[in-house]
Amino acid sequence: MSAPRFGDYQNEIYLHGLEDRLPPFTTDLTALESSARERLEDGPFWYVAGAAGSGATARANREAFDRHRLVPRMLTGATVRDLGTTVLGQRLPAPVLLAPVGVQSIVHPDGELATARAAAGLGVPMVLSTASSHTLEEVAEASGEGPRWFQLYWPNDDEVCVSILERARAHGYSTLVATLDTWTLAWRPNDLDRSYLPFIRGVGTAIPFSDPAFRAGLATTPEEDVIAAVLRWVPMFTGTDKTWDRLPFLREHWDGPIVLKGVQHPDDARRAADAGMDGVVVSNHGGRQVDGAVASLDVLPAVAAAAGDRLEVLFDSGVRTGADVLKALSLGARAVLVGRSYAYGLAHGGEEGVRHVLRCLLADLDLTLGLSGHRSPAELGPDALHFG
Ligand SMILES: Cc1cc2nc3c(=O)[nH]c(=O)nc-3n(C[C@H](O)[C@H](O)[C@H](O)COP(=O)(O)O)c2cc1C
Ligand SMILES: O=C(O)C(=O)c1ccccc1
Repeated sequence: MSAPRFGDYQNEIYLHGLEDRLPPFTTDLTALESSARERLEDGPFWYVAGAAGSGATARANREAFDRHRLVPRMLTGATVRDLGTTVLGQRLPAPVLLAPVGVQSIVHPDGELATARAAAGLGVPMVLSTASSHTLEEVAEASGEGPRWFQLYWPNDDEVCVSILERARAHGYSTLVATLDTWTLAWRPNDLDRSYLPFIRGVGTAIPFSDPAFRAGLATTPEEDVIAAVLRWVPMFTGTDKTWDRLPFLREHWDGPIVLKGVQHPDDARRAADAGMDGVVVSNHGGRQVDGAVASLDVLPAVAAAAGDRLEVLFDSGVRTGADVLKALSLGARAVLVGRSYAYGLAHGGEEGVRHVLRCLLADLDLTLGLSGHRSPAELGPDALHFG
């Protein structure tokens, strides 16, 4: 088994102290948000940090993590660890992926290109959003040999949908993540109070605007008339009206694994399996869609039980620390996605900022896994947690 590679970031940081060097910004993964607050304008900050309605579900996501506690085991030989895992047949260096986060250029001009470079350098998969500020071809180039997945906001124009899927496959995106929970944006007071929606300003539209099938349906090019192009794209993307009987369409037009994101009910997991899907992301979109929805962590065990060995179960919403990753894995997730955390890293310092956040999270995960007495993610189960 390999050495605890990710945990070495701790030593690196301490050794920098000998040269009076400090980490680029905080290593406290729960303090990134307040630190980003000082760097971003109100609009972009609240767009990222904000949630639906009163924020009850965003808070519930965190409270659920706080309610669960690890029970460390001693003398297990966990000084040597391997965080590696297999997700949908792909070997990953750690059970962590970068969640799709749209319009990343609003927090840093390099946007998704910086994220792609940082992720690729660590071998961590990036899930590129349909609402990217850069084209999927540009992001593929920035990601190089790095693993990349593609998140679909399912356009209600089949030709545009197929064209985008074909481009993604042709550019090395291995896995499709179809997001089901955001067929329209929720009531988001943080954004409404500021009339702030980057999308309608023509940011986050690089993928449709560079798409031949989308452009063919426009009277003027997006370069000539950005408003007209946005007005065509927004209803196409927000007007999606899909039901379970449409899933064969995705299956037909994507020959890699397909994961449904936003599943919270065990019956929906069963339906996903029945429809021939390969996995689900248990997620409430970081509390950005249904305010009052149950914490994502609290539905994970039931969804994992319903999935059985028919579906790979991934998880997101509220993951901030290494311990959070351990808890989600112990409750049935194969891997987790992180959203806001790396977006704050991007806001702090582009590629270097994302790399710092990822290295902090992976080091924290590695150290907490070992100190809890486990050598690999595969060893985690309900036993690792305290109940009652
Ligand atoms: C600023 C922002 C933009 C997002 N954009 C997308 C998106 O384009 N597609 C998508 O499926 N999910 C999107 N999400 C949701 C994330 O993929 C993920 O579900 C969520 O951020 C996880 O919660 P966390 O932020 O607490 O880690 C977005 C989240 C944020 C914070
Ligand atoms: O803001 C979001 O949560 C989101 O998913 C999204 C939707 C449209 C464009 C960009 C991001």
